[in-house]
Amino acid sequence: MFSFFKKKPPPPPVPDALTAPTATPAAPTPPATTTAAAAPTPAPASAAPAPGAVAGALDWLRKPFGAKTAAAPVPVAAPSVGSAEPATAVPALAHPATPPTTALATAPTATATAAERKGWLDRLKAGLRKTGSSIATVFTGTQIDDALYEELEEALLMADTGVKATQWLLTDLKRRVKDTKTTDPAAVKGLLADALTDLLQPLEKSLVIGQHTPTVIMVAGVNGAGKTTSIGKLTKHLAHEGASVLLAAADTFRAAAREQLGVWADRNLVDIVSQEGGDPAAVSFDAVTAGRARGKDVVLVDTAGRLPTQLHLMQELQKIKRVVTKADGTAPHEVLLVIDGNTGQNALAQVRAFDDALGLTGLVVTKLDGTAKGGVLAAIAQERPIPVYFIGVGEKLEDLETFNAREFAQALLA
Ligand SMILES: Nc1nc2c(ncn2[C@@H]2O[C@H](COP(=O)(O)OP(=O)(O)OP(=O)(O)O)[C@@H](O)[C@H]2O)c(=O)[nH]1
Repeated sequence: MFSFFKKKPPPPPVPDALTAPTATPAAPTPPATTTAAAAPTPAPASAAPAPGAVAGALDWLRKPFGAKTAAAPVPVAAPSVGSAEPATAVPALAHPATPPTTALATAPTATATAAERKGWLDRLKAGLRKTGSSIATVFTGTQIDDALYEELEEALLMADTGVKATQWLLTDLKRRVKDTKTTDPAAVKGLLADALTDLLQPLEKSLVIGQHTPTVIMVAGVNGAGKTTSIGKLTKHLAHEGASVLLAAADTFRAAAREQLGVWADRNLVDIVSQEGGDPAAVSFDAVTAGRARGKDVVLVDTAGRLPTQLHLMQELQKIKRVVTKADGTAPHEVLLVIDGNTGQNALAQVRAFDDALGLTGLVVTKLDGTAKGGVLAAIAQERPIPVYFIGVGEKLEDLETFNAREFAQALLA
């Protein structure tokens, strides 16, 4: 399961964040706190499973992160789960607990069973039904004529595919129909699925964990897009795989956001650096520094929701990114934007704006359940082909999955 993790080099010496205020942009008051189950004692039955026992636990994520090699499993850090006692607040970095390392059992394939795969596909199809039904009805006639293409154009635009992607698809489809000498409208649907798959293909890419220790992932998005929920799902996934995760609650203003992230941290027995008030960049700096000191596999930085039009808040995000780089010259390794798939073309505008401000490396598209606007991924592929690492079709853990171009194209036309 963990063959994609590289053997960890010993963590480089890092300054204690509490004694290196010069590198921190603003002295945070009160100090950021880390809550964690820090004692590396054996986990009780009710706690997260021991690393060796998690084989298959994450089959819901069929393609978990970019597999590096099919080499033998390498030792990775055990999750910092030890005690099931309630987490107590301790000053950040005051007790840098180095988690024990342990070798995992032979890595199984990260492929889900056929039943699990079908279950996910069914959920994806159900989620996209509102988008797909209007497109699919175009192909119920008896002739391939201008009326069919006009109807298809309308349906694609209604699905928020956008003008450019719609035109591209229509041109490509007509060429495919001509090349294959297709005369049956029902067969045109299959050709459209092929055209869509080709268009969406550049978005299909895996998130790679393990090239850096820690892999620092910054997560941004507008309010309510699903950032914290997606981070929670990913945390659970990573923790169950045996990765050690540290969460940074860089939304220092909204107590509920910190609490929500804290719940995920408690549930998964992972560390969290959070702070009431103060500078989100300082919290992020402390978290990355702590992540390095403790040899964490992943640091996930949850930022506050903001609109791209709120320039000062966009500048704040840029500052967070800069300061994270001060804490670790190679970080952030990933800058993810979480978008609500239900917002259609607005989501595309968000991708453009956040990419211009931050240089995005990946997307998480949530709420594709029950949306009539699933075509927006085609628009993103056409205009800003940033990899879609995960898509969400519901609020449950298993409703977050990796993106597959063909599956998505087929679900969209189901
Ligand atoms: N239906 C559905 N709901 C989702 C999905 N992902 C997240 N949600 C819900 O969307 C709502 C907002 O999610 P959050 O994770 O709090 O969003 P956020 O981006 O962190 O919000 P802010 O911190 O306010 O910016 C919650 O009710 C989630 O349960 C999804 O894929 N499908």
